[in-house]
Amino acid sequence: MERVLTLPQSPSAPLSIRAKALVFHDPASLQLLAQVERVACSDATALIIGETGTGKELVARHLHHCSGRHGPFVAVNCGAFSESLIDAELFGHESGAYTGATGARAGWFEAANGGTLFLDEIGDLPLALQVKLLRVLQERQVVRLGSRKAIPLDVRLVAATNIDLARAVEAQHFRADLYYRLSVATLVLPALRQRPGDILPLAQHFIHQYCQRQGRPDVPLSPAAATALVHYSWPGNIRELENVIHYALIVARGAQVELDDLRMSPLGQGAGAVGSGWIAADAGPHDARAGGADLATASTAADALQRLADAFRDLLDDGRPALYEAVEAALIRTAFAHAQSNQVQTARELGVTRNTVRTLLKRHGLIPQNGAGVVSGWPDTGRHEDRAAGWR
Ligand SMILES: Nc1ncnc2c1ncn2[C@@H]1O[C@H](COP(=O)(O)OP(=O)(O)OP(=O)(O)O)[C@@H](O)[C@H]1O
Repeated sequence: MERVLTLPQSPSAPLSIRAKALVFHDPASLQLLAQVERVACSDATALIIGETGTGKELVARHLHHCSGRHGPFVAVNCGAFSESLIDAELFGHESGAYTGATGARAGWFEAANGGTLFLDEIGDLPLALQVKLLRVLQERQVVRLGSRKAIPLDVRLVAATNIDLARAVEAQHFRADLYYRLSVATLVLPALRQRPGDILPLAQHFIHQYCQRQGRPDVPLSPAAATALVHYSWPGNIRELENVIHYALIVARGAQVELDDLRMSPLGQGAGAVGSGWIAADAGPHDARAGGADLATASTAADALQRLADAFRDLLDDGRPALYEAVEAALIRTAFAHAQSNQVQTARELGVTRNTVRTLLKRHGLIPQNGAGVVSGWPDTGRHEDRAAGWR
């Protein structure tokens, strides 16, 4: 069974998030969908766990839609703001509450009243604010900064994370009481490689979406391209698949998307992969070594680096285009995964600034291009853009 659900449009939503459809085909996704719909009927706080790009926000949006709550869906990325800023943004402030607070402003909780507040990257919420959040959830009221007046709330909270929150609790980075409160209903979103039945329907969905945008008929996938998509392991999940399809449609010259048009990272070429994109598009005799670089049998880091250098030299000898970009993609993916999707840690490990990390993550489809931190449900005051700058 396949389910394609079109989520309701919000008139105030930025163009890029209008008319989002959820594509579910694999049994693992359908099972999750049934669970989401059951959870939606209660008013329990929900915690969505999943790797980056697996669709946590879309699932949260679907949960809101199924809940029948009439208020707005307000989505916020907790990693995008400094501690002082997120305090005022979450809970609101009165005029003069802090230097620069010239007027009174409602926070996200108030904005989501009657609806759902989606807090993405909840693991990034500073400890002091975790205490405040817990209090708001327990008392169902919020007090703006600089005020004593409690404002009653009817907000359903949905949080999401791509880190192991239980481990964060053990490491005392996350409060245990808040963790238990949030995880009343836990929804685990499988990685794309764990739901292979979704890959081709999603690819076709994105082909349709992009072709429609360009006003041209859908371009089918060649059998070789379809096989490559299914065999790739998608470390960047659905966001990466979307970017691969988008790029393929830009470069495709023929009547269908060919294997050559797919550009995937060497990191996703797992065992059994048929190979694609810049690595194996026109595989020559030495390409298997070049693509795989046989790092698994390297005994030391220096040995592994030497084998990589040899592989790259072979590719350069071939005049392979976009080699630098592929290396850059592999580097940022590896470091980002190693740092458990934490940008500050990734920057530290690579020895570059956080801004550079953010630029690379966007370029290689590991975080959204527009970087919007707040999406639908927010009055269209232009503040989406304010927050976009801080996307984590
Ligand atoms: N089931 C789906 N059907 C169609 N599109 C999807 C589906 N799941 C995700 N997408 C698309 O994939 C992209 C990533 O999804 P989303 O932003 O919800 O992921 P996420 O897990 O919240 O990412 P992050 O961890 O970076 O916050 C979006 O463009 C979204 O529209």
